[in-house]
Amino acid sequence: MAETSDTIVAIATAPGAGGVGIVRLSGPRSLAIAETACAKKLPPRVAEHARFRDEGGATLDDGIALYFAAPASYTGEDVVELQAHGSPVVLQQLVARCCALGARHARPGEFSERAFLNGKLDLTQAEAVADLIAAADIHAARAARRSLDGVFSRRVDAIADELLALRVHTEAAIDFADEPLDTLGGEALRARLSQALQAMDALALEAQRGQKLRDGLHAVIVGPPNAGKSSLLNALAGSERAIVTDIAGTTRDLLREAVRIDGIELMLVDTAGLREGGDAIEREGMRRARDEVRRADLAIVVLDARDPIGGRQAVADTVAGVPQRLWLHNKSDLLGAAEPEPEEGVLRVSARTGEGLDRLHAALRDYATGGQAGDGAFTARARHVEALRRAQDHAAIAERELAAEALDLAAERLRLAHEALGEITGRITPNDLLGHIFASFCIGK
Ligand SMILES: Nc1nc2c(c(=O)[nH]1)N(C=O)[C@@H](CNc1ccc(C(=O)N[C@@H](CCC(=O)O)C(=O)O)cc1)CN2
Ligand SMILES: Nc1nc2c(ncn2[C@@H]2O[C@H](COP(=O)(O)OP(=O)(O)OP(=O)(O)O)[C@@H](O)[C@H]2O)c(=O)[nH]1
Ligand SMILES: [Mg+2]
Repeated sequence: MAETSDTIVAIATAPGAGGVGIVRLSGPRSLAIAETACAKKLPPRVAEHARFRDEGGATLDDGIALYFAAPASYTGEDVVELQAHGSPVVLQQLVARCCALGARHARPGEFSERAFLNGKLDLTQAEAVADLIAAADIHAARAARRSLDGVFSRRVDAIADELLALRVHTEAAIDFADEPLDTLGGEALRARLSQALQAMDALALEAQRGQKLRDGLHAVIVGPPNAGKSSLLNALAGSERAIVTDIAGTTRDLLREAVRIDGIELMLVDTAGLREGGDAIEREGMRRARDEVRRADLAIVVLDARDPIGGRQAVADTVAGVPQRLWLHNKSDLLGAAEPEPEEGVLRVSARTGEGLDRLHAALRDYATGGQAGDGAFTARARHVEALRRAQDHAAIAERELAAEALDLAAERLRLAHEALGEITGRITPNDLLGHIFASFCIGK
């Protein structure tokens, strides 16, 4: 691969001015191009101070040139970095100079794509690179780092290896179709498959949490009009983002706000209060609110602490299908001192005085991290979760077919399950999938 591919170049550092900016080359002509631009020899893995020159010999900038000889580089190809002053103008001139010397502009993700194609990273790890770069908070970053270290990939590979062994065993049994399966180790086969299914269940659960860590929690604030939903959004956001009035039906449009709580980012959405009737605008607002709730990970249900029962009825149907619900009784400051504690699982808060907001923060943090941000969590994507689910479905059918001694059918199902797992780490990949994944990277990565 390294010998035949062309040489790509891109600015590897973030757009805009910076202290230092890096132009990175990868491919067989990298060294020749860089040595011409620097007008000096570049020994591998040594930071060489150099002047970067244009075709007339004039200095574009001075900086560090760093050569990584294939295969000991990020991409597995020859790589050279030109580390210049972080001026976008200088960096663009350096890129143009490299192109004049035979490189071409890299597509988004093309460096990481080459790392994948050269076996430096598997697909899950390459995706983790992009997820690490995009991580909004430390939990997401740590989890992406674990995926990049292969924590997720190794779990997938271990199950895939086991399915492969089961395929081999099953195929072998087919060749002895006259014998009953049990004399061919059928019981052990079934036991191993059932264990593999359990391992897939456990991994699917962790991958779902990992997807949440990557994508961030999507929490929608719902409740009857005037309960204080917009006030609560403002309190959590720390600024007066939403309009608050004492008129029921103030909020109509959805208002999205990325909010950071204890270092964790989550997406909060304020919605129109839910009630019967209302004018055409308000009804459209309620329709949008219900639509948004259907896509939410968490419904934060805000009720007026003085009338929680009535409010609860107004929203019960709407929030029933949400994976998780957090019930709040707001306006606690208006309750009399004799008011009994709310029932288990309800938080009493006041958006006005801030009472109870610390407990709300803690609860939101737990929802966002699945309660287990630390120990071993890794990031995953919807693509991974979906492939795992397909693998589980095929393996579950294989289990039934084995029990019925339908060996041919079981072998085919095991093959499909094995291939679905292979898609996750890219051992088995349709080509269009690759293009799709790497196109979402930033240029220069
Ligand atoms: N300057 C710079 N910093 C960077 C990167 C880069 O490309 N340039 N990276 C870009 O993402 C990340 C590091 N990625 C890298 C991965 C592998 C190798 C490398 O030289 N690998 C060799 C040697 C391994 C070793 O000795 O430990 C190899 O794989 O054989 C270098 C950088 C983060 N920091
Ligand atoms: N005393 C008290 N008043 C509050 C509290 N939270 C909100 N309010 C008041 O209740 C009224 C309604 O607040 P909003 O935040 O607009 O309520 P909402 O749920 O967004 O209402 P709609 O947008 O109409 O659905 C305003 O007058 C707020 O000042 C609270 O904790 N204590
Ligand atoms: Mg409102």
